[in-house]
Amino acid sequence: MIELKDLAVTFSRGTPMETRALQGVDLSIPAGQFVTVIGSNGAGKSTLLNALTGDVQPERGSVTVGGTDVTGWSAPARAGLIARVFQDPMAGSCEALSIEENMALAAARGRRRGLGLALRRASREQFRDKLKQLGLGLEARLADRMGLLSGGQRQAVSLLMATLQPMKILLLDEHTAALDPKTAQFVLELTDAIVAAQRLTTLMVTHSMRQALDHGSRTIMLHEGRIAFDVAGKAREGLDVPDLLALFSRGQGSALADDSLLLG
Ligand SMILES: Nc1ncnc2c1ncn2[C@@H]1O[C@H](COP(=O)(O)OP(=O)(O)OP(=O)(O)O)[C@@H](O)[C@H]1O
Repeated sequence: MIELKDLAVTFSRGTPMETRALQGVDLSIPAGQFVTVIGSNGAGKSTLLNALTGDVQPERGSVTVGGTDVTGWSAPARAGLIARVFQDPMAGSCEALSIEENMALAAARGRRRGLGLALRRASREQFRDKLKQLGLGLEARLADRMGLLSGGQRQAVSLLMATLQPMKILLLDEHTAALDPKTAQFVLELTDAIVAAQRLTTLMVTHSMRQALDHGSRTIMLHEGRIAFDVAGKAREGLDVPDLLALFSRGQGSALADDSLLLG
């Protein structure tokens, strides 16, 4: 489903600020696989997602989605294929618009269509049904401004919005990091349910090794723009955080110097 070949991204090339954010990443993700992505600050996680969405152009390598080479495609051209939920609950929706208007826009994503037409065509009932599944009572608040919702409610709606279209790839960029632990757990459970029901090919970036093991079926760790390890299936079952640390040290020849990955 997703095929990254020798993907390399360098920022500020030729300046003292030159950063090799991705240094030749090879990654093949079959359709429907849920991959969790961990790594220290600056490891290249967001850049990997940005290269997938087309927000960052690689200097080398290719991005293939569903057998089509999309490396040269712009971000808007890829919008119908890939949806993303960000860390900031404010980033995925427009606070001045109502819940219904936000959902209508999301349903029309990737198509050339105005909000009015999107609203007319979109089924209000469909939105209500989807919102009902959240169990937050939002189905009775379709006309409320998005800005009135709490961070957790907003993130739950962002997740629904990201998966309204029949697209197949979901990118989650630390989408629960700004939420309190209980709300984060709720949004993670919702994520698992949506990913399973829609059989989405998913990459979830997280700062928590525990979370990375508890969700999905494969975990990759990025370190300095490269894949430090990649575990799936039987080899991943029963792994705990110390096992991931051991995998990292074995591959890198040194221990991980980032407590945040353990504490998250
Ligand atoms: N637009 C940009 N311009 C210049 N440098 C950038 C840009 N985006 C990312 N970088 C640099 O590229 C490297 C990788 O950044 P990236 O955001 O992908 O890391 P990350 O693993 O997502 O980190 P974090 O966990 O802190 O979000 C970092 O050194 C970062 O400073």
